[in-house]
Order: sequence, then structure tokens, then C-alpha cells
Amino acid sequence: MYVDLGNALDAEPRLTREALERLDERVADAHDRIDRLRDEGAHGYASLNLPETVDPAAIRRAVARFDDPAAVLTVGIGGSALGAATLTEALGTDLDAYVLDNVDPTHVAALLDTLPLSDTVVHVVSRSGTTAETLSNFLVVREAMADAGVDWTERTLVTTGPSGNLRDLAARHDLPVLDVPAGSPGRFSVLSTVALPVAALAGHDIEALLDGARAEADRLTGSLFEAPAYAYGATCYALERRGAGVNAMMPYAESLESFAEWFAQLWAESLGKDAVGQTPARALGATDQHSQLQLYRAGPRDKLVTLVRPRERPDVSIPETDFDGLDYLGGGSLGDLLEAEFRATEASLAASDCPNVRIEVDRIDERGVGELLYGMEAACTLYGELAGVETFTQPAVEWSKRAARGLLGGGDVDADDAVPEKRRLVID
Ligand SMILES: O=P(O)(O)OC[C@H]1O[C@H](O)[C@H](O)[C@@H](O)[C@@H]1O
Repeated sequence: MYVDLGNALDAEPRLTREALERLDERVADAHDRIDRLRDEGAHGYASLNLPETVDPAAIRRAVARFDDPAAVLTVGIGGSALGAATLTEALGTDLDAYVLDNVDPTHVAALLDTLPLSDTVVHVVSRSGTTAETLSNFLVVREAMADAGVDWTERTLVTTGPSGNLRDLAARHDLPVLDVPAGSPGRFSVLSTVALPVAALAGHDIEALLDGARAEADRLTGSLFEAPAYAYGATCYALERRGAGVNAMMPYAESLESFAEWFAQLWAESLGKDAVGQTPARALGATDQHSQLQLYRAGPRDKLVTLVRPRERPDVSIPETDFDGLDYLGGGSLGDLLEAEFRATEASLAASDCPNVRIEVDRIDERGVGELLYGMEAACTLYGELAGVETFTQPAVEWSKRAARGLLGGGDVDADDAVPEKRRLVID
């Protein structure tokens, strides 16, 4: 992974190279602490060891029982879904890969109508094993399979924690189970049993994904000027402290759209604490040049834009044309056009003093994606250290999970206490 901070400096909010050099002393301390906590296997920090601790052979063995499926459906939510979505979208697949996270009945019903149920592998993922959306969706999917005469127990793989409803359900039906990695919250667990099974089913080289992650891990040192992931994390932190409360993640690759969503969870849930944090915005180049870019260039001076792209990608040529005024496009390629759009956006942001960072990988392949995902996790971990927040907890999210369970009568909170009476100002 390559990180270019040039356009993040001396923009608005203003961050200077000298300020980054001063911050580097704190980066060294933070790195020491991260290293020590990784060695101890402390909660969250252990995620940065996943490239070493995960067993890809066990994952390949677990999926080998499913003979050449036509489709794979991940049932999970948040960190138990976005990693699989990111990997299958980024790397492409001959399989039809679906993710069922939301419980919108219209969407669920439509998906069940299109799924080849007898030829689908269902991967149910929940660290806690108690998440209402995931368990409800799974109950719906398995009933649809049973109604279609499919033995769902033969088509299901579970990834979960040591206890919880999902663990019990798997035991009752003797389903194959992979363990979630110890000490990794869902949003830090893409490089594990949480998302790698789907990549393996889709025929991707999961060792190469881990190699990419390992390469990025090996580059973590006590200086942001040597470690690309730390360069990014420290710059985001320093800019946020100076007023860049928004970080627009804008990959220039359609296949990284879900990556931006994964990044949004990583950044928001990890860093949004104690009244600090940087709000992730999701954008896509070149599409959002024609919408959000107006705001980034001319709106409030509270933004950092992160531009991500591969250095190489397959290309499609644009046919020659004798159409008046289009000769500059004909004979070129869509890749050339996207490259021009990328550079134009970068320059236009710089010209309007909007700080932006360029992140590149060689290619969007297993290795490049491994580098990118690990790099963002390490960046987030460093940011959390610098900001002094508890990066690996999510108490605010858990509040609403508990309240929803309470409303449904299924939790440790009374329905009446779960949600206080709503204030109203109705205009109808
Ligand atoms: O994996 P699960 O336990 O089902 O959790 C799924 C998601 O639930 C919550 O909303 C957590 O805050 C997320 O971090 C987590 O990824």
C-alpha cells in the first residue's frame, strides 16, 4: 500500500509537515503500546496478528464439503457481513455472492425469490451469536430452504463465538462450525473465519490475501514516515483535531464500493467515542465527482477526502468515432478516462485547499486487498491510540441493540424501559 500525504499538508484545516514531525514522537509511543498489546493478545489488538494466527487450511477444509455451489449467501450484519461483501465485490467471483444483513421484509422476500436455494451455501456469521437481525434472517432462510425441499443442514456453515443462540442451534443440528477469532471485534475480523470462507468458496487465494496483510504488518514501525498505514492514521487524527471532522472515502474502482462501507463501520464504530471521532462519508469515483464533489470543494472546511485506486487494472478501449467533438475520447480507453478523472479530482480538491490523501495498491487482487484492509485496520488502531479512545468497544451501538430486544420482549430490559416516550411535533 502506498500513501501520498502531499495534498493533506498546508490545506484547510491546516496541517504542516512540522506538526506531523512533532506528532511522530507520539506515534513512536503508540506503536510501542500497540506492539506490546499485540504480544499480549489483548482484546482488539490481537486482530493485527490475524495474518499470523488464522489457519487458512482449516477454512479451506471447512468449505470443501460444499461441492461446487452456484451461490453463497452470507447471513450476518455489521462486521459479520461487510468483510464478506468487500472481498467478494473486490475480487469478483463466478459464484453469485449475496449478503443478507438488513431485515427489510421486501428485500428479504425478493432475495429468497431469486436464490437457487438447492444450490446455495449459507454462511451464518455472528460473533455474539445473539444478534436479532442475523438470527431472524437465518430462521427465515432455513425455512425457505425446508419449504423448497432442501436439506438446509447440508447447506449451512456457521461462524460464531464460544456461546450464544447460534452456537446452540449449530450444536442441535450438528452444523459445521468455525470459531470467530479470539480478541477481534467483527469490524477487525475480515481476515479470519468471518469473511475468508466466502472468499475460499469463491475460489480466491486466501493465502495471498494474508500475505498482503502480512506485508503491511511488517511495515509497521515507530515512525509514520516509514509505515504507510500509520502515515494515514496519524494524518487523519491530526486533521480531525484541526477541524476535519469528516473523512470522505472515495475509491476510484467500482469493485471497492463495499470497501468504503466496510471502512465506514471500522472508522465510525472504533473512533466515535468521548465526543471525538471522524465521520466517514462514502463516495465513489468517478460517479460522485458528479454529485458530492461540489460539497467537498465548496462546502464547510471540515473535510478530508481519501482517494484510493489501483496502479494497474484491466482496461476497455473506447471505439474510434467521427462524432464531432468526441475525437478526444475515441481510440482511448475507459481506464485512461478514469485516470484523468482521478487526477482532475485530486487537483481540483488541492486547488480549493481541501486536504486529500492518495492511497494506492498495485492491483485489486488478493494481495492488494489484503494490504488495503490490514492497512486501514492498523491506521484505525493508531488513530485510536493517539485519540485515547477505546477503539475496540462499541457501547453506544450495544445500547440500541438491547433496547430493540427489550421492545420485542426478548432481553434483559423491560419493553417499557427500553425506549422512553418519544417527543412529538407532528405536522400532517
Ligand atoms: O457478530 P455479531 O455479534 O452478530 O455482531 C454484529 C454487529 O453487531 C453490533 O451492531 C456490533 O456493534 C457490531 O460491531 C457487530 O459487527
